[in-house]
Order: sequence, then C-alpha cells, then structure tokens
Amino acid sequence: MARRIGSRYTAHQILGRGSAGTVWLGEGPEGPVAIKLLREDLSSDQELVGRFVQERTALLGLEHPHVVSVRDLVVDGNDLALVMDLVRGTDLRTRLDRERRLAPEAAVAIVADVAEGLAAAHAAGVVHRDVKPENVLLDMQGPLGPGGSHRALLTDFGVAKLIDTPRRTRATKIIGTPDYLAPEIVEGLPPRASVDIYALATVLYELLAGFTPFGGGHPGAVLRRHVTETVVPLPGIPDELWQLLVQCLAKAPASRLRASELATRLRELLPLLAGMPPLDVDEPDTEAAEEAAEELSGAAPVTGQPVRRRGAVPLVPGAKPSDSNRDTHTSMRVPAPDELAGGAHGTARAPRAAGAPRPGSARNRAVTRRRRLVVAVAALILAVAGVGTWLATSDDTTPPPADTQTSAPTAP
Ligand SMILES: Nc1ncnc2c1ncn2[C@@H]1O[C@H](COP(=O)(O)OP(=O)(O)OP(=O)(O)O)[C@@H](O)[C@H]1O
Repeated sequence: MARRIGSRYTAHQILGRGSAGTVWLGEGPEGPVAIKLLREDLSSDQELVGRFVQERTALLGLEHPHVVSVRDLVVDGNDLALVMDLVRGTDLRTRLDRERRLAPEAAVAIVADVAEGLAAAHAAGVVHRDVKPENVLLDMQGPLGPGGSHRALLTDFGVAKLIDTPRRTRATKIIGTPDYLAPEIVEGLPPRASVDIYALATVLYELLAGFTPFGGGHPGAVLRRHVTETVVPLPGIPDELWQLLVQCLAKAPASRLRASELATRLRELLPLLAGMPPLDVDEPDTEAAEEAAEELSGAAPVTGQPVRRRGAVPLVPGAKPSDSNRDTHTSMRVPAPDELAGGAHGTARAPRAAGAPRPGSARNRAVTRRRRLVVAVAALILAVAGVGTWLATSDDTTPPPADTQTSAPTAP
C-alpha cells in the first residue's frame, strides 16, 4: 500500500493517526522519514495551504536534539504533508497509559528534555501551543537517560498554528487541549511562551500523579478550574519538585519560569530523585468532583458515565467525537467572567493518598440520584445546543477582520 507523496517521498506504512491527519513511515532521498499527511478537508482549504507555504521558514528552521525536525513541506495536488525526522519509539501518552504513573526521576528527565526543546523554540520566537503527552515522542533506539528514561522529543511544532486559521477559529474561540490550557488563554489573551511552560508543568504533574491537575468532567468546567482553582499537592512529592511545579502552574504568566531555567532546575533535582518509586497517589474521587460540578454549574456529565480524563471538542469538523480525548484542539467559546467565577468554590479533584477514605461516600444517594437526573436532562439540552452552535460556527466562511487572528508567532 505504498503511495507517492510529491516527487521525492514514498509513504509505506501508517504509524498512527491524529486529529489533523495520518502519520506514515516513509522514505525520502536521505533515508527513512515520518510523513504527516494532513486530512483531505484541511489540504483542500486554500487558506490553510497558503499559510502552510508562508510558515515554511519557521517550520523548517528548528533543529534541536529534543525537537522533531520538520525536513520538508509537500504541497502536491490534494496532498499536504509535513516530512519529519523519524523517531523510532513511542509517544509519552502510550507510555503513561501503560504505566499509569512514572517514577519521579524518569518523569523529571523527560520533562527536562522537553523544556530544552521548548527553550530553543522560544528563542526562535516559536510558541508550541499544544504541549501534551501525545506530542512528546520517546526515542527508544538511543541510550537510556536518568531513571531509565528514553530521550524525549517534542513534535507537532507549528501544527496548532497552521490549523488556527481565522476562518476556523474566531477571536472568541480557544485553541488547545482543555487539560493543558493556561488560564490566560481561557481569559482570551494571546498565547506567549509562558503558555507552553504551564502546559509542560501540567504534563509533569500528570506523569507523577496519573491525572492532570484541573482535568475531569465537562470541558467548560476544566477551563474554569484553570482560572479559579489552585493545584492540590501530591502526597509524598519532594518539596523542591513541588515548588517548581507550583511556580510553573502560576496563574500569572510572568511568575512562571522560562523554559531554559526550568530545564536547568529540573536537571539539578535528578540526583535527589534517583531510585524513588512512583508516588503513591490514588485516582481522585471523581464522584465527589462530579457532585461538586453538578452543584455549581449543572453541566456535569450524565449520571453513570465515568468522568473523562481529558475532555476535548474537536476543532476540525469531522474529527470523530470518540477520539476527542486525544484531539489536538478544542474550539470553545471564551467563558464570560461570571462563568469563570462559578468555579471558585472548588471542583478540582483532590488526589487521595492510597488507602485513604473516599470523601463524601456517606452522602444520601437517593437525593443525589434525583438531582443528577435533573442535571442530566439539563446537560443534554446544553449539549444539543452546544453542538448546534459549534456546527454553525465551524461552517462559517465569513472572514473576520484582520486583527482577530491570534496565530502569529509570539516572542517569549
Ligand atoms: N516523527 C515521528 N516519528 C515516528 N512516529 C511519529 C512521528 N510523529 C508522529 N508519530 C506517531 O504517529 C501517531 C499520530 O501522530 P499525530 O501527531 O498525528 O497525532 P497525535 O499527536 O497523537 O494527536 P493529535 O494530532 O490529535 O494531537 C502518534 O502515535 C505518534 O506516535
């Protein structure tokens, strides 16, 4: 099933699929490559093709041991493809799904690698905007690093920006994956380098805990938590590491570390973490969080369904809802200030030390069930209205004024 991509590349075998397209193992004049072939509805979008060509220099310019380099861009008939370095290994999401939590030394070594890649990008004026475990690849052919970790490389640079065309995303829409979105993005500010630091700190928390600090439930509730809630400490985490996490998850972007400083500070911590087992943290009490969310917003998931770890609404029309946990983007309305204030009472899922009793387990279940039924009906009505709105806005072809575009590279 080999297929030609442009005049120089052959795609041999599918490596995986993402929301923007399919990644192929391919061959080029200089040897094996990975080819990301964008979905046909994207490649037939003339505006996106134009940006693709325009961004050529920025996309091709990044060379760093912890960045997956883009080697070539192909625009050929209906094909629109990014030719990248081939990484022989897996992505961090797959490893995390397999192991549930990583030992602190391995987690910190991986995140320090990514921070170094980000430092190089930020120095070149490029903001990633979609840092998450799916976009971190682990090179399993190279030598092992601290804690048995494989070299980590950040991928998908520029893809968030490419897809963020004014026609697809108005100034009132948010681009990113909810669990990793910095509060200033939720508040509608333009993304600067510090949004990548926030997202990377979220990834570090997730590697240590097995869940993200503000995730769970309806995407709107997740966004609100980023703005209004403080991160709950992880039992057993060394204080120095916790302080770093807290600083990089600061609500104020200026309080966060820069990428190069974060990388240095993380590497300094490695000897302290050597040999430490994964933290003994239980999954948070999703039932309590669900109940709290119901009380606050009425937008909680329907009774009986598990709270999703990462809720995402596909930006790209046609992306399968069932894939939404892994979507590159979310297209959501920026919440109004009063909506954001609604979460101040606390719906974050507090981690429990293993074996600790479940808070709220003695609640009157009959009352809870009745209330949930009412909320479920309300949530269903909201969901139907939301899908309608999304369909209406995603099909909108009216170009907005030039100043509504939010995707220009932003200096750190
Ligand atoms: N340069 C590469 N070398 C080897 N495998 C890759 C490379 N880039 C991506 N892959 C693999 O291809 C799969 C799809 O990647 P892709 O970037 O399209 O999606 P994603 O990041 O998982 O999701 P999304 O696009 O929704 O963020 C992933 O499983 C990833 O491991």
